[in-house]
Amino acid sequence: MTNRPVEMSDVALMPRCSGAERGAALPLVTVDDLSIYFQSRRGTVHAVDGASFEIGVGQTVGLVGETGCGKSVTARSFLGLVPSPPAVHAGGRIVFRPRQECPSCHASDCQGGGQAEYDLTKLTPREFRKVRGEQIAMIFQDPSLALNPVLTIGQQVAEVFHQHRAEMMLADAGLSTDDPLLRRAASDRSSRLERAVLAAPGLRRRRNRLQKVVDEYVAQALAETRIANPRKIMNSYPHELSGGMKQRVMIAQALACAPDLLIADEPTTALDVTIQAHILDLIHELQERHHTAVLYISHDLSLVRDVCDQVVVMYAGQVVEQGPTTRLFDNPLHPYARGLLGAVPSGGQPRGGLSAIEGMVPELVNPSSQCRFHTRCAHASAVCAAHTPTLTAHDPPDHRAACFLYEHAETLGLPAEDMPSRNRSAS
Ligand SMILES: Nc1ncnc2c1ncn2[C@@H]1O[C@H](COP(=O)(O)OP(=O)(O)OP(=O)(O)O)[C@@H](O)[C@H]1O
Ligand code: NI
Repeated sequence: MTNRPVEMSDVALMPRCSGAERGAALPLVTVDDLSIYFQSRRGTVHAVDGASFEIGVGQTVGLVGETGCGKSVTARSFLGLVPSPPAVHAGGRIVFRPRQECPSCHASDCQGGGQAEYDLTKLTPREFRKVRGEQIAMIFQDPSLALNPVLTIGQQVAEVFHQHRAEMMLADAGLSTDDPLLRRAASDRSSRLERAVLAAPGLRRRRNRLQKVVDEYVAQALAETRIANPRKIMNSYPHELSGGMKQRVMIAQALACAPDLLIADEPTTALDVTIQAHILDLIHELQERHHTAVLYISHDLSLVRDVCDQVVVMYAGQVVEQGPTTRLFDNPLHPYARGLLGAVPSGGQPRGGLSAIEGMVPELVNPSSQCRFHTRCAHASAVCAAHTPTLTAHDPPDHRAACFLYEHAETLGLPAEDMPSRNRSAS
């Protein structure tokens, strides 16, 4: 990449608030030509290969595509959760622009707060710890794997507050960071002040005051997810809770610090249908309250159609189309997206509906330069087997597709007879 890496400290302040600058001009996230490869004995697996898409502030974006097309690897790379090795960041950026409160009007959607941006592919593990939970949070398909079986729910939810709200909790407990007794406890343990107070053998009154505040924060976070008896749940262990309840705990933990982005990787697949609906409503409600953007990974296309503002379609490690949900479902451009989305009824799409397109997903090992879909495409022509199409904006400009059907031979400098024809019908 020619762009220099963006550092966390790299804050370019924009003009001060004039009250008229509401509405972020730039997306919350710009995934730009991202490539993540895995080294394997068979060769290099191009799990994500030049993927580009955007997530607007507060937007719900659905990420769809057949199994193995790179959805989870893309999403996990937002939080540095792709194990490396074997993964290699082979190129591209994930530019993240967290919301900042405007010092004049205190609104986080006002550009007077300035625009920090940094490249998530460049963060160190320490920097990721600051981002995780505070600015970007993730919930997974199986909450049992994400929760620690030997800690109470309260201890686990408290963790995110210890990490990101330590000073606020000390202040709420009426404790001063200048208190010499607290300072001594902290330096004895060489740990953070707030944790040190909770672990100190003396300081009983201070510790109790602080513990009460921590419990209040946790109870409040659990109550937000409409858990009826948060104080009781706090003292439970994960195995004592149902799947739906565990998913609520995970949502409480994820949204406790009102992050700018929630990544939900098949968040309801493991739950039964009625609980699924409750969980989706809950995510939606909390999202509206905190203006959180959500990246939804799902195989359930009717769900995506119902809850998402934008849809990103991936195929074999690449983004083949992105656009507003209604437009994408009504008028998909890419032949793969047409096969995938064109046949989705408005209600009740059975799961596993992605297998309707004939043919095999191509190998992701050492792929050559060509349209990955060309072997399955009714429109494929010579150019599709020889060149990789780029994601290009179509009318309206926020609808992008990567397909030679919508390109002109002259602009590409290619022979017209090699180009695909729109007249050939897709079977
Ligand atoms: N740790 C790993 N080592 C090697 N290859 C991996 C690893 N993780 C993922 N891959 C490969 O990367 C590709 C993309 O995987 P990914 O999990 O992102 O797919 P997905 O779109 O999320 O699929 P699904 O819908 O089944 O969850 C797959 O070919 C997978 O085999
Ligand atoms: Ni996945």
